[in-house]
Amino acid sequence: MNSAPSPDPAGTGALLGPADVRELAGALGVRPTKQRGQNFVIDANTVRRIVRTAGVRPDDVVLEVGPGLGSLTLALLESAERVTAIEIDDVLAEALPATVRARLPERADRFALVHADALRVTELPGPEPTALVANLPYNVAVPVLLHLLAGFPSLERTLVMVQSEVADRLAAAPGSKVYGVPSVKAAWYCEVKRAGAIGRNVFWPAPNVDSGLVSLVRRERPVATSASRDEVFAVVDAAFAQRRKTLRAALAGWAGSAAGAEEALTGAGIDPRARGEALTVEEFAAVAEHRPKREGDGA
Ligand SMILES: C[S@@+](CC[C@H](N)C(=O)[O-])C[C@H]1O[C@@H](n2cnc3c(N)ncnc32)[C@H](O)[C@@H]1O
Repeated sequence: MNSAPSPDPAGTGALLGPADVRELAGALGVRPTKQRGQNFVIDANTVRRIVRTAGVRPDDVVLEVGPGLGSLTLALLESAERVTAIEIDDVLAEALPATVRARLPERADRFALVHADALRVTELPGPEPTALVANLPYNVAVPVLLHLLAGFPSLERTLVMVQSEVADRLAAAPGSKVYGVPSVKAAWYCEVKRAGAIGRNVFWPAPNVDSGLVSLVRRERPVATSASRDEVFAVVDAAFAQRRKTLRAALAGWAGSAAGAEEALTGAGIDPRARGEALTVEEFAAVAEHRPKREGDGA
């Protein structure tokens, strides 16, 4: 019997296991920071599960945010046509193309790295992305998600890993305690649902909270309204800035007066005594349409 040690004792193939992550981080001198939400996945089964849950197809052009050391990137590259990843960290951004070339050389020409803050990215190299799959940096997860959904309408399917509590908020339905600005804004673009839970022990370093997967599928038909997205989002922001108040009171500043807010709400068929947490995105759009005209508004 040949007793030579297996070149892949953990059975992860090209993917990164716990020892690979620590070794790569050590070689690069990476010390994960909370400020940048750096918790790296060390479990190949978890990244395989994320790719499977995202429904990544061989013709997908996948956008990833925060590839870090490449745990998820490598699994995405094994399944997709192309992967474009946006990384803010200088050391990680510089190292990742070499990691991809070393571990998955036959797919390396399908990978592009954009060294930037995802919140500032408005253009990407190569073909339009069809899917967003990411273990998002937790401190900027919602703004990054909304920025990319707005900026890249070609993104049909999204699967993101976020803090469990943020996952609940994104996928919340009207009437739920955690329904709020992220829920309504995400619903403007997509059908949103929770797609599973992820424990802390699959990360290095382990975070203090559990994580959750959220699936967002672009709406077939956008919300039917004559109001613009920004007009609708202005009502949403105002309604939840004072979420304990009735909409009549909470929207007074937005409408110019409480009477104006009442006019907009009744015009939209909404009880002025209701609270923002009761309204669907379509109802917020109807309120935006009925905002009373004010001096200074365009003709
Ligand atoms: C939770 S880690 C995920 C790392 C890797 N995808 C994984 O699953 O192991 C978040 C990553 O996002 C990066 N990051 C943080 N803020 C960012 C931003 N504004 N734009 C792009 N990348 C960011 C961090 O440097 C880090 O690599």
